Formats: sequence, structure tokens, C-alpha cells
Amino acid sequence: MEITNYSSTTLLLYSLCFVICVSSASRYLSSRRSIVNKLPIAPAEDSSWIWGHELNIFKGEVCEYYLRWAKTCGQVYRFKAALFQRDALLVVDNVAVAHIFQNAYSYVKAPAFRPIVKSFIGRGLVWAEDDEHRHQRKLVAPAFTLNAVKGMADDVFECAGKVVQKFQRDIDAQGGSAILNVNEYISPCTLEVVGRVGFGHDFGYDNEDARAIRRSWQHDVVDGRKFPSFLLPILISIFPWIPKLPIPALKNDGTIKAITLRLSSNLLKEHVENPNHLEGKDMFSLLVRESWAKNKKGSGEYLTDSQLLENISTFLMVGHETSSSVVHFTLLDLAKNPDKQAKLRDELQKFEGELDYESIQKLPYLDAVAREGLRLNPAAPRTERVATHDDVIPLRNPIKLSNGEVITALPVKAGQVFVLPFTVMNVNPDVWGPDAHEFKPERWLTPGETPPAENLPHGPWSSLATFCEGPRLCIGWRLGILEVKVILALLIRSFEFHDTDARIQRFISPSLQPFVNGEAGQLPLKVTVTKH
Ligand code: HEM
Repeated sequence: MEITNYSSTTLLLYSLCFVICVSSASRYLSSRRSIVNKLPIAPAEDSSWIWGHELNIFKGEVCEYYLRWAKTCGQVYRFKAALFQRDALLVVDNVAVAHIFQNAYSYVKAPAFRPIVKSFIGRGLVWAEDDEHRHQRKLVAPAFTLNAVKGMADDVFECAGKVVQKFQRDIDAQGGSAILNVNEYISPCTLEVVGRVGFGHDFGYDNEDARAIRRSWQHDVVDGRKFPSFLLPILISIFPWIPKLPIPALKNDGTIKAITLRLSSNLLKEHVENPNHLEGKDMFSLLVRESWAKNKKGSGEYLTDSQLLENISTFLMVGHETSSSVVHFTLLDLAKNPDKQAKLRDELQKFEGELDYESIQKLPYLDAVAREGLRLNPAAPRTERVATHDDVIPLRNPIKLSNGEVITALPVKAGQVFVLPFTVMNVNPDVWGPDAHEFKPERWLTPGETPPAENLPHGPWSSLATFCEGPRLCIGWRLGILEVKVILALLIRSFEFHDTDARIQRFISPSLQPFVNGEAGQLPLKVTVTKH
């Protein structure tokens, strides 16, 4: 009996060893055959045995390592992933990037990302994949057309006007010149804009819900720089069952989701009780109107109540910190370039007439500053995609492999992870020239100073990578640009922004954020009132 037991245990152990050996050997052999494994790789000295290159990427400033490695590794290269996962690919080559983004349902967001998005903002457009995404995207699109965004302009001007008043009060209180953390002024403004245009809700500056959202966001930004935020997505990608565990941090709704769901559920209830009052021009009323009308006609093509609510929560979250981040860093660029700031102010002060949606589009230097600000400061500096099938990715620039072979297209296997860094694409010196890192709005005004279209991504505005491209490009890009232009115009017309000695660092957490001495949400600038 004992002998039989011993034999079966031994047999089991031998079988396990055999399976492990065969699978390791086959992984080794397939990795030797794999073209991906012959691509250039980020320097070994920047990598650690257990965390690969990923921990350095996480600790570094925005895209710092990607930019450094791109100088020697080119436009498509590998880096070591943490915890012995397959090497990830960093892709900047614009033809490869376009292929990945255009085939959005074959290159999906990292599965580890979805449970986090679901609990923070809900199952709206950012979360949805494949048919669910197609369906939601088609149905929310009417809220973001050119005409819809024109209709939002009054709200944007009013909210930006309030920021001017707040700056004025705080500067006056300090005798006409003050060092102010501009982060505390612009983010509440863009939150108010999205609250108003999103669901007709006026958060105002001092509203309790707005303060709760800001506090919670600040908390997320601080936590986003801590080690668990680095580790969690990696663990989820290895053990996809983690989000199903009863861990409160993964189960509870984020504050923004909870507040918007509460407010918009109340609105929905009012609409149900009184459908004749569904006249608002905000996105929520518009989408409720369209969905109810389609539902009434018996069309299956409508958004359910929870899809409506969770999309509003999505817009509020991804729509407010993105626009404010671009404004923050463009103000810093202008503070560091006083001549460009003076040129912009000159254009704004010479403009006669009222600034409104139409007139603001006719200011060429403002337009150039907005483009340059969006080029240098993409609020979402990078994104990730995972291949769902084996594929061959076309390339603009041939790549020389480690065995000397040159390829013009890149075969990849299902499960390959790609990092697509918008920041690097927008300042790639091979595309933008040696002054790629400089804040130079003039490049947009001088013919031939921007790269030819075939070298650029296919973004919705100025071929910038900033808003992504393909079926998942930023749906709010028109509103984002309008906010950036209006807030910059009203502020620069009234105030001068000066650089201070503070060393402002730029980290991803989870959008582009300013830090001073490790403290989040800090963008101190000296602000004075302009002389007319
Ligand atoms: C200047 C401001 C903005 C920038 C730079 C920006 C950037 C981006 C980027 C890069 C993406 C693609 C992310 C990815 O797929 O990984 C994205 C998606 C998205 N953005 Fe924006 N965004 C801005 C403003 C807004 C605004 C104002 C809204 C709405 C009110 C908005 C709503 C969205 C939504 C819903 C998505 C997901 C689209 C989809 O997956 O179909 N964004 N944004």
C-alpha cells in the first residue's frame, strides 16, 4: 500500500517536473524564434531583477525613462516588465501607433485597468470594450458634436470669469502681487464646467460636493505615487481574480462616482416624475431625452439608466482634471517664457469686442499657444494596450534586430503589452526637430515649421497625439480645447504669471500632475495684475 502511494506521489512529481520543463523549454524556444525578443531593449543598468524596468518608470518623472531610452533604442523597443512577465513594447513609430489605435478592439486596454476604472468611475465609455464600447460611443456622441460644444461656451466663459475674480480678490488681498498655487484655482473651474455641461449641476467653488470631489481626487493623486499603486495593476494582470476578493478598496465606489451617481440619480428621478421638464441642454438631459425617445420607439439602441449615470460620472472624472492639467502646465510654460506671454497678452488686449465662442477661434497666437501647450503637456501622458490576437504591425521606420536582420513590419503574439506614450510622440526630435522640447508657439504660425502629416499621428486636432486616435480617441476633445483657450485667454488678459524658484516636477498620478518637494497638487506662480 505504502509502495503504491510512494509511486503515485513520485509519478505526480515527475509529471509536474515534466510539464514545467516542457513549458519552459517551449517558452525558451519560442522566445528564441520570436522577433519581439530581438528588438532593441532598454539598458540593463536601469532594470532590476524583480521589477524589471517598471519600477524606475514609475518612480521617474513623466515619461523620463521612455524619452531617455528612445535616444538609443529608437521608435519601437522592449523593456523588462515586473515580476518576470513578458517584455512590454514601447511604440512611438506613427504607423505602428495608428495601426494599434485604429484596431481598437484587437488592441484592448489592459484587463487590470478595467476593475479599477469600474470602481472609481463606473462602467462608462472609458471602461467599455468591443460591442459595448461601439454601442455606448455611438449613443453618447451627440453630446460632443461641434454644435453641442458651441452650446457649452457660455458656461465655460462664466466659470473662467469666476476664476479671474478669485485671482483678483486674492491678489488684491496681498497688495497687488502674490505667489499662488494655480492648481487650487483652475481645477475647481474645470470641475464646475463639467458639472454644468455634464448634468446642469452648479458645483460652484465652495459647494460641499465639489470640496469632497477635490479632496478625494487629491487623495488619489497622493496615493497614485505610492508603491501599492505601482504593484496593484501588476498583481491584477497576473492574478485576474484579485478584484473579486472582498477587499473594500476594490469594492467600494470612488467618491466622484458616488457623488455623481447620487446627484444624477436624483435628476433622473425628477425627469421620470416630470418628463416635460427634460429640456436642459446639458449632456445628461440630452442623452436621457434621446435614449427615452429611442426606447419608446422600441429601438434596442438606447442607453440604460445605469449606462447614462455611469457615463456622466466618467465625463466628470476624466473631463475635469485633463483640461485643468493642460492649463496648469501651459501657464508654467508662459511663466518661463515671458516674451511669448507678453505677445499673447498683446493679442488679447488689442482685440476689440466681446470674447465669445466665435471670436476666440479667430485669435491666431492664442490658437498657437493652445496647440503648443497641448503638444508639450498631454494630460494623459501615456496609455497601454494588449493584443488580443497574433498580428503583424506595419512600421514607418524599419527596425534593425539584434541578429542584424532589418524588418519593415513587426509580428506580435496575442497577449503582447504595448505602451503608447503620447508625451514622447509629441516631442520626438526625429519628427519635431532639435527644438522639439522648446515652448515655441511660433512653429504653428510659420509654414513648414511643423512636421509633414505623414510623420505624425492622426489625432483629431493638429495631428497631435494628445487626444489619442481611432475609435477610442478622446470624445471630449472639442470641449477640452475650448476650456484651455477660454481659461488662458481670460487669465492672460488680466494677469501676469511669473516663474518662482520652486522646482516643479511632473508625475503621472493618474493624469499629469505638478509636485513640489514631493507634495502633490503644487504649482506655485507669482501672479500680478496686468497694466492695460
Ligand atoms: C485637454 C483635455 C483632454 C485631454 C488631453 C484628453 C485626453 C484623452 C486621451 C488621451 C484619451 C484616450 C485614453 C486612452 O484610450 O487610453 C481620452 C479619452 C476620453 N476622454 Fe478625454 N481628454 C481631455 C478632455 C476631455 C473632456 C473635457 C471629456 C469629457 C467631458 C473627456 C472625455 C473622455 C472620454 C469619455 C474618453 C474615453 C473615450 C473612449 O474610450 O471611447 N476628455 N481623453
